[in-house]
Amino acid sequence: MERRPLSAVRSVEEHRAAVEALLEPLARSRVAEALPVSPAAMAAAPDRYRARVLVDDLRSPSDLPPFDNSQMDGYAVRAADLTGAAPDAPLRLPLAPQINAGDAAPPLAPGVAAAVMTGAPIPSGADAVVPIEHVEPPRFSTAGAPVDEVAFAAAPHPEAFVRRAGSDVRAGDVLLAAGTPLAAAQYGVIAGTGLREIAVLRRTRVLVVPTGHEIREPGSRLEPGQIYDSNGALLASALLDAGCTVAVKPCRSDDAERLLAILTEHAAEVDLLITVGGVSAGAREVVRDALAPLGVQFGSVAMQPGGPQGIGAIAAADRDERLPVVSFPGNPVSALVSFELFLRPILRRLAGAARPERPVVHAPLAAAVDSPAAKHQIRRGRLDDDGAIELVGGASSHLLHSYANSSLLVHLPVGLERAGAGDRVEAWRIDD
Ligand SMILES: Nc1nc2c(c(=O)[nH]1)N[C@H]1C(S)=C(S)[C@@H](COP(=O)(O)OP(=O)(O)OC[C@H]3O[C@@H](n4cnc5c(N)ncnc54)[C@H](O)[C@@H]3O)O[C@H]1N2
Ligand code: MOO
Repeated sequence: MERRPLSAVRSVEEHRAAVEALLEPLARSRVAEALPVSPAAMAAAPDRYRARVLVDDLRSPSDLPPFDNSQMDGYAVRAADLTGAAPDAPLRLPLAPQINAGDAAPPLAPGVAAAVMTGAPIPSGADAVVPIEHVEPPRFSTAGAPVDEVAFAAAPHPEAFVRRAGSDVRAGDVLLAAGTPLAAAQYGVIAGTGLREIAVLRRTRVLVVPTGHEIREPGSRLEPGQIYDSNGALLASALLDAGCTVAVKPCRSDDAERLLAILTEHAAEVDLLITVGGVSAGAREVVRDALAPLGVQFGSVAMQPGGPQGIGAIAAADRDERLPVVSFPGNPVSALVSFELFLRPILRRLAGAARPERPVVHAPLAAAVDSPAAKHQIRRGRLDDDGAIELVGGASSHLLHSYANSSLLVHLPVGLERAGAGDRVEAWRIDD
């Protein structure tokens, strides 16, 4: 897609494509990280195990199951020894010593059966298991004494209730393909092969710099004109959810030098910088002031909220490659909507998510709404009891409480000036 510079107003699609192109090198680099696989390690650092994907095909070091074993509590036999057995003409076999799960199994002599428990090895020579319920006596001991002979009323099919070595996966075969998202079954089968460590994609490391002379840390005492920082928390949460690691280093100053000092300190450790605030038309716009001279472009995307945006890649201390930079506007709703549209799908794709995009619903509006025709407006909403979309709060980008009580982002595209009650519109579910 052709992309105009940000000095001209860009469409949402153009800007999204620009952000995608900016992060393309990250998609190609696929840096690996070793991840220990053990219940203790998982319990100690549960977050390390969420939203992980394999960097390469993982080959199984062993057969699964690792040896032929029984699927039932019963008797291991040679099927041929029981040819002709019938309810009115049962065949009796003497017993070899019982084989429990965890035992080694000695070979089975012809004409003999051996009690086997579920998961116990099938002795060589045996080719079928007859469940305990199908023999006489239907128990392993009677009156406290082990049974020493068993009657079979039918011949089993060869292979009945035998779980062969390698019937789930063979040593050397691909256990899980590169890119497989890891969850319960995947971690379980990896552990089952005996592997203790795997190579997963390193998470995208993101530095978030909320800016503004007025922002203060929650819990601190506010002086007149100051506010608590919402953007640090909302982007930290959104990025963790998108499978990233996050460092938040606020710049509580409108001084460009202070912002540049933060970048110098942290740029080497991250893959992406997100700044928030300081990009519009004010007298002191710290992000613009600091980053425009380094080549970051600032301008407008035809959307509301989230109009003012910045994008670029800067040379930074201790880095060989330029650091990608995405600059969001400071209003909290603008920042989070910008994240949803421009970064979340890309970051989730980088993290290997099977469904990187938000689920889409199409539903009628509960009431009419006006929208600026030149902009793609994104409103917050939820489904009412009739399945219609009701908007929550107004269009203004300071209404974070309304956002926090919504389950939909409602799209009113460019060209739409008014949508009537009952008109169907597209919305993204944000409550999954
Ligand atoms: N003359 C114009 N003024 C503005 C324009 C414009 O085109 N011409 N655009 C408006 C739009 S749209 C937006 S969006 C904002 C973007 O402004 P900035 O990115 O420069 O952001 P700030 O001015 O720093 O902050 C905006 C607003 O958000 C509050 N804020 C900032 N950071 C935080 C934070 N971490 N937590 C909570 N709230 C935060 C800040 O106090 C401001 O109220 O510009 C409009 N103005
Ligand atoms: O574009 Mo701003 O984000 O509307 O308030």
